[in-house]
Amino acid sequence: MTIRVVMAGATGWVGKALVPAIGAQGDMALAGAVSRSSAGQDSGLLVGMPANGITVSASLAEALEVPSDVLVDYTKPHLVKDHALLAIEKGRHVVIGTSGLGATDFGEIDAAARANRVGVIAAGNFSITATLMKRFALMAAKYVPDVEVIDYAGAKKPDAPSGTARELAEALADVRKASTARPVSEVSGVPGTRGAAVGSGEGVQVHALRLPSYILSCEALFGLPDERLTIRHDAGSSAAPYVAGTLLAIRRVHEITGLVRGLDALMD
Ligand SMILES: NC(=O)c1ccc[n+]([C@@H]2O[C@H](COP(=O)([O-])OP(=O)(O)OC[C@H]3O[C@@H](n4cnc5c(N)ncnc54)[C@H](O)[C@@H]3O)[C@@H](O)[C@H]2O)c1
Ligand SMILES: O=C(O)C1=N[C@H](C(=O)O)CCC1
Repeated sequence: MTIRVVMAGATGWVGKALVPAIGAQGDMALAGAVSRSSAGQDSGLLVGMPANGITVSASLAEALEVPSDVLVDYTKPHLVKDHALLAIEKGRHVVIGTSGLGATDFGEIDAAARANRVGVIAAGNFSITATLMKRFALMAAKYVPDVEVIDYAGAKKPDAPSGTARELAEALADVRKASTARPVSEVSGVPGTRGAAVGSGEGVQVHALRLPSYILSCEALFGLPDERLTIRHDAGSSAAPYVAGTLLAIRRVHEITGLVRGLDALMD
């Protein structure tokens, strides 16, 4: 069976890497492409390939008029939730790469996917080594109660925390034991400098830095008396690391009803 894929964000940094990769898979075909700025143009030519006959649509609604199986979204944080809900309503499975969503949004997406009997796979980071960072950090949280997260990205990133840090902090918050740090509500000075609590229960403090020169890095820091463990992921400047994980999610999403969060759920 050929999986027919609609790529939202086809001309973006990640979309430009995914369009040729989808075309190169024997079991997938591009069925639609969305990019507001390049509507009407051939999606292959736009990403430096030969013409592929798939014209870029100006909106997702337009792209979904043609039959397809899976929406892949790498657009913008303010668009992704509406895109996911629209595709679900139209009976498509969804792979979410775009950052900006948290547990409450994902709860709504899960409910909609279950109601429409489709699958959604969302990962804050589809790279293998970022997924390993999450897995190792979750292992460490079983043994070390005190953990905080530092999220590093470029100055122009529109959302904070990053999808990587948000998924990590929310997952850590679900398993962590009680922190020994003084509660932020009891801190004097400028308590906001202690970061924001992300996730359920007491949450995990996340500190987001936005500075020129960073691409995307994320650290989970674990502290015990007189010792410390840092688990850190650094992304490079190409979108290549996200391609294989996204292709895996496209292949597996039809097996799921409702939402699965994190590439780690697919890795075993
Ligand atoms: N989960 C992951 O592994 C992962 C990896 C890389 C990036 N991301 C996230 O994915 C998102 C996209 O990243 P990027 O660097 O490719 O972004 P980008 O800015 O390079 O590309 C965004 C794309 O969205 C399109 N777009 C903008 N407005 C639109 C609209 N109104 N309708 C339809 N399309 C529209 C643009 O035309 C472009 O094709 C970000 O949130 C980023 O943080 C996630
Ligand atoms: O460049 C970005 O923006 C990235 N965003 C993802 C995030 O928000 O975690 C991860 C990869 C790069």
